[in-house]
Amino acid sequence: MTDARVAQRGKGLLRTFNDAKMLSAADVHVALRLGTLAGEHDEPVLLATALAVRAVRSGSVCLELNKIRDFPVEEIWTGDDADEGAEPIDTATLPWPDEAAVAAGLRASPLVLGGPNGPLRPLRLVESPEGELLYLDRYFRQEQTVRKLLDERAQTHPDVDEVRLREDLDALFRENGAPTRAPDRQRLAAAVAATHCTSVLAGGPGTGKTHTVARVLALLAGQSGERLRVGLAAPTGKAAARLQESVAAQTNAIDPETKTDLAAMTLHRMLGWRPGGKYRYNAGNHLPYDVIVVDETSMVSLTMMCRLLEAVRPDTRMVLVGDPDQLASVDAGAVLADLVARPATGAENPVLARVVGADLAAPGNDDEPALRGEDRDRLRGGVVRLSRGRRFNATIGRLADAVRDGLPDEVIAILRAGGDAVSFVGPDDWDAVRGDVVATSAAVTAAALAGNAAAALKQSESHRLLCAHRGGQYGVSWWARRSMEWVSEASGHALDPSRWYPGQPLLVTANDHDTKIYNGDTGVVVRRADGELVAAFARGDEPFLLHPSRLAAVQTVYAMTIHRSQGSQYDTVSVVVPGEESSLLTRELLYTAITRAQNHVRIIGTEESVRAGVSKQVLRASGLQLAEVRSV
Ligand SMILES: Nc1ncnc2c1ncn2[C@@H]1O[C@H](COP(=O)(O)OP(=O)(O)OP(=O)(O)O)[C@@H](O)[C@H]1O
Repeated sequence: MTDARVAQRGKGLLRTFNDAKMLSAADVHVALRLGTLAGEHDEPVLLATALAVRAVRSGSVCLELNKIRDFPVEEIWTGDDADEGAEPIDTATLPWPDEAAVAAGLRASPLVLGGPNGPLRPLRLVESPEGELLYLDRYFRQEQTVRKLLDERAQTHPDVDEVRLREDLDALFRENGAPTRAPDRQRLAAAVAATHCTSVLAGGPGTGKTHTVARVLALLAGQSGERLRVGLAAPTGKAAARLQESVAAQTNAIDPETKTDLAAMTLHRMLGWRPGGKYRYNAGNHLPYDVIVVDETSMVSLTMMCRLLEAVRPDTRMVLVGDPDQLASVDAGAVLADLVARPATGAENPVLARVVGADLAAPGNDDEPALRGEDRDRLRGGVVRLSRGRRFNATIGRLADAVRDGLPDEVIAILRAGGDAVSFVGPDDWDAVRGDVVATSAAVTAAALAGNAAAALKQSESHRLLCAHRGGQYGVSWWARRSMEWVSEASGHALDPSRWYPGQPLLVTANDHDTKIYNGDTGVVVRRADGELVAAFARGDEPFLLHPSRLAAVQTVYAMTIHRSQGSQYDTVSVVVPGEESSLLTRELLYTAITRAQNHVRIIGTEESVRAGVSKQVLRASGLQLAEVRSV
């Protein structure tokens, strides 16, 4: 039988890279088709074209020609990735062409320059201080649009009533009956959001981003005098539902009279997605909001950010919220990380010195360090990074910081020191994780049998087993099976996930806007007093209950991928660290996994793997973080 993933027409280099699964059949077909249309037959150029297509699939916006061999790829396996015997493929052994020859070929190629066969010019070769970048034309144009619109929005600052702003900041940021001690980065962030058309509120989990957003809305409502139309959006339905709940609760707590209309939805919904990929709101028909807050912006792709910026009125405030150190969007782009890394070009808004001068100048204290030069630089670009963790344990915070900053020795020292918040066990040392899996399942099941949905949901958040991979021996499938065996052995009942049972942990895998249950939502099957089984999901104060058969796409979840866990936190988290050869094992992956834990994080793996992960950063190529790029 023909393997559908092998390109039948490819020869030479393209075929070799396709056989090694570095390129998919689709990557090869696109490159060959473009080559035929443009009259380009040079193998290294066609390989670079296919790799540029592949780069987008792997999350990069472009291909960095001087790093063509260190191409960041997602997992590629020797077999089906669900096979336990599958191994990641080593791409270093492939016959990579000389980088200079590729660049020279591209500079003369009709694919880049346009050719006699018509106006087709599908590739852009771009010069940057970091070397040459190869773009698919569409992504180059999107990146240029994002850059242009952000720069235009940064040209002017909105008018503000400074006296009112100062008073409101004093009233909203208080501790023990007085304004909080400077420096308070939350106050600073709120002031930046109130005084800039676009602002970025960056910070890890529990650093008070939502707390600050609610206060930003109160400040803007105070400035406006009229009822404020606020659009709350997130890339996923789950994140949007959570944002609405937490912002509404916080806004209400600050001032139930605050004049704001809150509407939370996915970005797709906000933009009015229509079948066929058209959007109701666009450059010619702007969104009606006075303020737009985007949460979990780290998961927003370049394409979506481009659509959003085109659809936003120039005078609408935009507050982009998220954690730039987490795993980025599945689609191409890492816009939030780029905006935080990007050198600011404008001048600091002088209003800031007048309203939050104390925060800018104050020396550091035990809770918050003083502002450094790089913080001041970011301020000029409307970016504030919150650093004071309010939710999780300080040791977990130190561990996450050491991972984020790429300090393997410090990470290992914290892990080896152990303590209440951190444990580090070998890949075959399963006693502790088994204990947590069994205890969590027993507690969830007891609450589910008693019909207590709220308790069952709370218990289900007491421990979560996270893996990098879906397949292979470090993957979700393997650990889920093992967990079910442990639970069955401990309870004396064989679990049968093909039927609903009380205490069954659920993971929703598709959005359902009618029931308001979204992809990534987790729930539990609970037995009601009348004996009927219902699926329970956490929604505000009261769990949301529905018959499990109404769930269109759902799985039993005893282990989940780290990607899936984004946006959620658990009391204890066990992280299965894959072998050091895994291409998924990166700093961002470990940081995301560790920051899911509030009280205890257990790392299951070897020292070599942890060191390898901390040392490897996801390099998503993009020109947005650079001050300037120039098309050849
Ligand atoms: N300045 C503050 N004073 C007192 N409590 C605070 C302050 N800032 C945040 N908190 C509390 O800390 C917790 C975490 O805050 P918040 O939910 O705003 O963080 P977050 O950064 O939005 O987290 P996540 O990324 O997980 O959504 C909340 O219980 C919040 O009420």
